[in-house]
Amino acid sequence: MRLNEEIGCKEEEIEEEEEEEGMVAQKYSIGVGGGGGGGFPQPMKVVVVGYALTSKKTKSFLQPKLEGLARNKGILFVAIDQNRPLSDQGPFDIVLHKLTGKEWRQILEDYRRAHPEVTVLDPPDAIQHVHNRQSMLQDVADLNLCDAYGTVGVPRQLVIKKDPSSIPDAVNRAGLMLPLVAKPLVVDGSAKSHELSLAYDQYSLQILEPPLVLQEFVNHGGVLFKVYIVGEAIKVVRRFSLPDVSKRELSTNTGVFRFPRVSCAAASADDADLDPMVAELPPRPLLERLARELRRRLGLRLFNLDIIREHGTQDHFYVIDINYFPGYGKMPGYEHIFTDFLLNLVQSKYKKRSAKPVEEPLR
Ligand SMILES: O=P(O)(O)O[C@@H]1[C@@H](OP(=O)(O)O)[C@H](OP(=O)(O)O)[C@H](O)[C@H](OP(=O)(O)O)[C@H]1OP(=O)(O)O
Ligand SMILES: Nc1ncnc2c1ncn2[C@@H]1O[C@H](COP(=O)(O)OP(=O)(O)O)[C@@H](O)[C@H]1O
Ligand SMILES: [Mg+2]
Ligand SMILES: [Mg+2]
Repeated sequence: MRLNEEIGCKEEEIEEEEEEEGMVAQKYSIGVGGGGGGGFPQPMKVVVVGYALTSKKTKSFLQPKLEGLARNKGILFVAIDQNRPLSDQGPFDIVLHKLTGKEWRQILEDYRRAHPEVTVLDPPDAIQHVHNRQSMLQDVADLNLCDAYGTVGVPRQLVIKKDPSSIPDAVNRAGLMLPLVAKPLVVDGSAKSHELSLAYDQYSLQILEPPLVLQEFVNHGGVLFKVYIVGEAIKVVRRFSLPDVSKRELSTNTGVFRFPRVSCAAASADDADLDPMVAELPPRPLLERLARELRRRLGLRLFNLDIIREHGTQDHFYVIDINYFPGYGKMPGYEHIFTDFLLNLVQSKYKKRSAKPVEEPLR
């Protein structure tokens, strides 16, 4: 089996050389301006994408290969100045953002109301929903996906809001099986919100600081699948994950162990010599259904899922994490997928607009 196989949906044939040399700008620009027709070329409108990202994110996402390809397709990325009113900037066709804080959310909400013609990726309240490790997985649980290709669930979990001394009792009452992964309840982009621990016994959990989610650890052969979603496109890569915990380890180990962000490492597990049962990607029809449902339920277009396969099974999958606007820079071919997505977004907006007789917000 080819281990660095990836799946990509809706990808187009790409004329890389031509694009890199900047020869295809005309071909990809979208004809949204000018009316008339009459056989003359339409004036082309540039798609202006305002972005509000951290400097780390700007560096990893807005790589020269993305900006170059975007320019050739008629897309211009413009940095949003956070010290100036948003409405004074632009005009933008799309606003792309990943910043935290109540103030920023309010600015975006006000802007969306004042500028319904601009697509804000994505709506702040939908993003908030995946900033909490309890609510982020609720839609997956509600979906209860089970078809001929497999099942997709979430590990059993418990939320501890306060009082760490109540943990052993709460874990007992909920009937959670050890080991447990302890995760900070809120994901706010800070390093602390990614400080996770593995607990071999429930008493040691008392040393952790709530609010927390305690989640059953699922053995999955040390490999996880990162499922990147950009609108309707899906791309899957393998990453290294935590190794399985054996029954013997569970009976001999005690305590709580901090673990590093294994899956976030840029090195993928795609070229590793893995057990084919562990490495085989989840069935594409299953992922397509899952992505379609979650896109709708979450109201997000830019996110990824961390999915694991229960070790020893062929088709029992668990979603353990959902991330808004993840590290697309690590997704192979992201520059093509992302620019196509942006163009499609604007094109379908103008198509809708010309089909509608009355002015209505379009997004
Ligand atoms: O920086 P990267 O490329 O590692 O991306 C991070 C993501 O890595 P991934 O795409 O899953 O490999 C990362 O995913 P994980 O939570 O590690 O699964 C998060 O999305 C992280 O954002 P935040 O800190 O939760 O706001 C992402 O961080 P930001 O780039 O958004 O700061
Ligand atoms: N329930 C679980 N079972 C097995 N491994 C898990 C589980 N939850 C998390 N992990 C491991 O911990 C890593 C980080 O957990 P995750 O929920 O993705 O948090 P983060 O948002 O910090 O990436 C995962 O990539 C995986 O390796
Ligand atoms: Mg994760
Ligand atoms: Mg995460």
